[in-house]
Amino acid sequence: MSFSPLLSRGAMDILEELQLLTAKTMEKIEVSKHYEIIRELGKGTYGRVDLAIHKTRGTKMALKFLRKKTTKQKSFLQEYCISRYLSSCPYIISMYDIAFETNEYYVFAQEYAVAGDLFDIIPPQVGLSEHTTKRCIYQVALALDYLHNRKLVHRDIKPENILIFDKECRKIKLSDFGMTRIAGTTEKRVSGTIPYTAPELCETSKHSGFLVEYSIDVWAFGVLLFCMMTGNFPWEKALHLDSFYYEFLQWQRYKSTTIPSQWRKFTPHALKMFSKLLSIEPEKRCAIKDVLWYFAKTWLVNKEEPPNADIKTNSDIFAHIKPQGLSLGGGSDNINSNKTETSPSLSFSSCSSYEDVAKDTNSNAILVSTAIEICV
Ligand SMILES: Nc1ncnc2c1ncn2[C@@H]1O[C@H](COP(=O)(O)OP(=O)(O)OP(=O)(O)O)[C@@H](O)[C@H]1O
Repeated sequence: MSFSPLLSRGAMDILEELQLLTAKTMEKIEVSKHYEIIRELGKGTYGRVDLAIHKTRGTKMALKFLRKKTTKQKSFLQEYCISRYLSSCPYIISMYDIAFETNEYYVFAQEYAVAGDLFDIIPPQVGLSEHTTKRCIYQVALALDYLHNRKLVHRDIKPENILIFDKECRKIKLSDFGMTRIAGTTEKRVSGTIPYTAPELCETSKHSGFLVEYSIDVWAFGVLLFCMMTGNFPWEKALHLDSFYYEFLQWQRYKSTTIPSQWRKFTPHALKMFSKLLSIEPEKRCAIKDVLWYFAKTWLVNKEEPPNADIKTNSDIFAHIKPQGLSLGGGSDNINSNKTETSPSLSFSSCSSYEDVAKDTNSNAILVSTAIEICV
């Protein structure tokens, strides 16, 4: 199990040591003897996450179960150890020193995010207010900068992997380091294409190799920002055959002077920021920390925000439409016919400034989620 020399020697040693130690000390246990399972928190491609209470300590925690049938022990150890290595960052999910196996699963324990994930609170086709978006995305930027400074690339930035502790996003944490790899290494492309996938990866055929670069996260961060502020994906896939992407491409390459309709709600400052994050050429994309400069600027042309009462808060209404992978709400056939010129704007009225995110770490917010369907 060796890490690339690109990772600093100290960090490499820590990660290798952690993996070896975990592999040696990992016990086989019966979950029901030690934990009371309260409910399922979420499902992913390779397993599920449950809310559990440790029977003797009484601690509430999120247990991530990875199916042995589809997850190699090496991958499990890598995800667990990278998560632990990063978890001292306040914007990254904290970890318990707990990893074990059952007959069917590899399991590790992490801090429980009481309000779920970001996907559930983005109102579909509306988006979050500029204030809430800034407060949230600021913390995501700091988490990614922390990762990138340690020569790691997350590779799976999307709202489902941003865990929230209150619906106003005063406290959020980045999670799911299952795809995280060291910058500069070569990986085989195995995952499918989702709206957050950078164009250079969309063009890479499955199972062929590609270089793991920070610019992959920067692109996904730009798409995430668009989704948060509009409640829509900018495109289904960053490929020429996708008309929304093609329109964006023509505009960015100065072949068309018309701003595509879904980008018209943004100010020139915000558009400048987007063109740096979503630069078609990966080498021209900015570093994550470069977006911090734009936080003092206004991002939305029309900042008028209707009252809180308009927000749908009954997660049951839309709970069934949350995608497991990621797909567009209307299905790919009618994407192009569903183009909206303008979207109504909703926001939370009680948001404080994003600058005070770090102060508010003790939120006991009640879980009220607004499940959404993001579609173009
Ligand atoms: N610590 C946590 N607290 C609360 N909810 C969580 C926690 N961890 C995960 N979840 C929920 O479970 C979902 C799936 O978790 P996670 O992304 O870690 O699984 P995954 O198998 O890696 O998913 P994917 O295949 O999409 O990458 C999350 O989107 C979130 O809704």
